[in-house]
Amino acid sequence: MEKTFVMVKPDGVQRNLIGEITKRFERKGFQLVGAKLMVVSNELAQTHYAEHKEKVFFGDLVEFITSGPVFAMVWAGENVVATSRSLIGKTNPSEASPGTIRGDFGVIVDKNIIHGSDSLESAEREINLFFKQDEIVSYEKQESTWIY
Ligand SMILES: Nc1ncnc2c1ncn2[C@@H]1O[C@H](COP(=O)(O)OP(=O)(O)OP(=O)(O)O)[C@@H](O)[C@H]1O
Repeated sequence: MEKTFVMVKPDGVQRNLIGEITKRFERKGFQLVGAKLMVVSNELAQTHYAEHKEKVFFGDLVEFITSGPVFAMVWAGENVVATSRSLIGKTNPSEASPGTIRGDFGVIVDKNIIHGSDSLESAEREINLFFKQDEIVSYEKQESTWIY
């Protein structure tokens, strides 16, 4: 089953949005297979955001993501990578549609509440960066009995 990495950023945790966000993914029909509250180290932040190393906002981005606890999750389901990005909405909350997480709860781009992997390759890379293999559960034996 396809998996993706989703993270409630420090602003989302501080604003008590963990329940609201997990509810939206559950209601959609995706399965939570890994989750933890954690503080991102400077090293992990630099690795996670390596593609933005040359950007002017890189320093602020690393400082922000390490500034407080994040809620890291792995969600599983059909087409979960692309559909999660739809649930999350555009990067800049001012452009994100109402009904999306960023559209409903965000205002500015540097505090946009949540991260979701943007491709299958990023999802695999990010899951492995944030989670050990034994922190992800498998529901494979039960899958045939699931109701969608
Ligand atoms: N112009 C900007 N100024 C400040 N921060 C920015 C800017 N553009 C992007 N960011 C921050 O960098 C993050 C990564 O940017 P990216 O273009 O990868 O967007 P994204 O894939 O939608 O976001 P994320 O990777 O957090 O899910 C954004 O979520 C945002 O927090």
